[in-house]
Amino acid sequence: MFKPVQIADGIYSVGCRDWDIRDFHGYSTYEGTSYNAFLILDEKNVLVDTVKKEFTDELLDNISKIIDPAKIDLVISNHTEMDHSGALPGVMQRIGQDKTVLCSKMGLKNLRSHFTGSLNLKAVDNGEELSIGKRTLTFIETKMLHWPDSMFTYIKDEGILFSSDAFGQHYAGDCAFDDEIGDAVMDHAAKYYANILLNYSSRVQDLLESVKESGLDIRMICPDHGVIWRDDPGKIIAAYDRWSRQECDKKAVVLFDTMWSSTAKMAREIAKGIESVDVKVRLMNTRKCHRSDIMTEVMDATALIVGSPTLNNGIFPVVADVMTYIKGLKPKNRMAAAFGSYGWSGEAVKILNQEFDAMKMEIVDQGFKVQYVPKKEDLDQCFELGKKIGLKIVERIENK
Ligand SMILES: Cc1cc2nc3c(=O)[nH]c(=O)nc-3n(C[C@H](O)[C@H](O)[C@H](O)COP(=O)(O)O)c2cc1C
Repeated sequence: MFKPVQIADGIYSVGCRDWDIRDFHGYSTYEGTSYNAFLILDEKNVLVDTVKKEFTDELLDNISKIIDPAKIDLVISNHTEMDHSGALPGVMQRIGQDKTVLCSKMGLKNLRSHFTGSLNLKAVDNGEELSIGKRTLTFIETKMLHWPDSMFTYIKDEGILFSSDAFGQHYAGDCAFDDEIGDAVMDHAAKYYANILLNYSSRVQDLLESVKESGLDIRMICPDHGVIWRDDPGKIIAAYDRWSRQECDKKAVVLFDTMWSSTAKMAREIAKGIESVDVKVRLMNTRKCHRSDIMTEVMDATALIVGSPTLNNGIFPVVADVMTYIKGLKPKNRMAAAFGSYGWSGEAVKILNQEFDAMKMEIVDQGFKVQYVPKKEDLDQCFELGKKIGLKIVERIENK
């Protein structure tokens, strides 16, 4: 779609779809993404956020289908990250360099760090209100959701929340609204939460709590990526509440990599053992599954079981990549165990245990290593290890 979409009386979604992007700072966007920006027509015309620099002309073109961009009086930057601010200098050139760009206090600092020169920046306070005619905008600081500069802009008259990166999804399909895309949106939203926000879960909890306390009436949520929540904004708020509590399912993720299939054989038997006690299992080869898909599965898994052959006294590089990624996203309260095949020195299991310690995971077994190719009795032991882990998961879930 290369046209603006009216989302409410006098309010338009004017952003752009990026059909081509497949790697979004390490996140796999199989279907591309969108950079949403919103135009509010009132006594003062306001643009909320911009897009990635390469899409500047497309954004201006979309705006021109509604009003002359020079008639925009004010721009709000809810978030400094380049996919929402990259077009700012070009947009301001077109609409007028003297026009004000409103942002949070940290936004002011961060926008200055990104763009030297002529942006006319003005910081707003948390909770500050601004009348733009028949509407009043309220600015809500949302520090570290997910950058220090992040904020929301809220129109109380219509209950519309411009939520920046929160509640977003990397989606670039034909649908503009939650009711058009249907349930598939929740998979996109879960992947987005797991990969962008999981590490800020305690802040999400605080934010949801303060929204509840203040009685904010939210009838529509407009994130900067993906579809707009107009049918059931409560659904994504409830999901954020669930995900940010880091409550897990009766489920384990078994990750592994392998050079000559020995660790793969062990992984399969461990997975069978886990499944034998009716625990859901995801068996994921780190060279075949993208780290962001692995992370999505880890988000609601009680246990993370990781296998690596020993390579040059270390763990396999792709396993290290995924472990580093998972560590940064700080999944909490997880069980863990390591396994792997080795030839002579066999350091991989020990290194993986150190990683689990650093992630504050509960190591439920010291791990199992097998020299070269696993024999029948080794594989039986792997099955038993899986079963033991599965039973521990059942116990934890049932004692909740
Ligand atoms: C390039 C290379 C380096 C290796 N380095 C080590 C090592 O430092 N220590 C060790 O115990 N085994 C080492 N091995 C042996 C493997 O760990 C062993 O072959 C293991 O069975 C491979 O498991 P896989 O079939 O799951 O890949 C190395 C193997 C290769 C191919």
